[in-house]
Amino acid sequence: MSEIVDLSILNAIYKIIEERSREQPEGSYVCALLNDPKGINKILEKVGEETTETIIAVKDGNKEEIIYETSDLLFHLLVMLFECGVTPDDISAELARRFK
Ligand SMILES: N=c1c2ncn([C@@H]3O[C@H](COP(=O)(O)OP(=O)(O)OP(=O)(O)O)[C@@H](O)[C@H]3O)c2ncn1[C@@H]1O[C@H](COP(=O)(O)O)[C@@H](O)[C@H]1O
Repeated sequence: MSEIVDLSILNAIYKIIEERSREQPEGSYVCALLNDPKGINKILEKVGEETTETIIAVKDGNKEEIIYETSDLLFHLLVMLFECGVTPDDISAELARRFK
């Protein structure tokens, strides 16, 4: 089933998120999110913002904007999942379980 649900780029970004969390390099946007004093609420705010921006792009019928905003949303969802200890493989397994 893994050849059908290809999440390889999401896995690669998730691994970078893990690495940033471990190594804490200066200027990292991921670290800025993970270290924000608002904690998980900062990440959830971003997920909410990017969801809204994606919805607006879809309502506007702008394909380029849909791709751009959905990418922002998926990235912030990955940071959220990392904070929750959920991996892309967990999501992949659930999607594969539902696959008919
Ligand atoms: N895929 C992404 C990615 N997508 C979007 N973004 C950032 O997400 C933010 C989008 O939010 P906004 O448009 O609201 O921009 P903003 O005003 O800067 O954000 P706020 O100040 O409001 O929080 C921008 O700063 C983008 O740069 C990303 N930042 C990082 N990545 C990946 O994460 C990796 C690690 O990034 P660093 O931690 O920065 O090294 C990178 O190599 C990329 O692969």
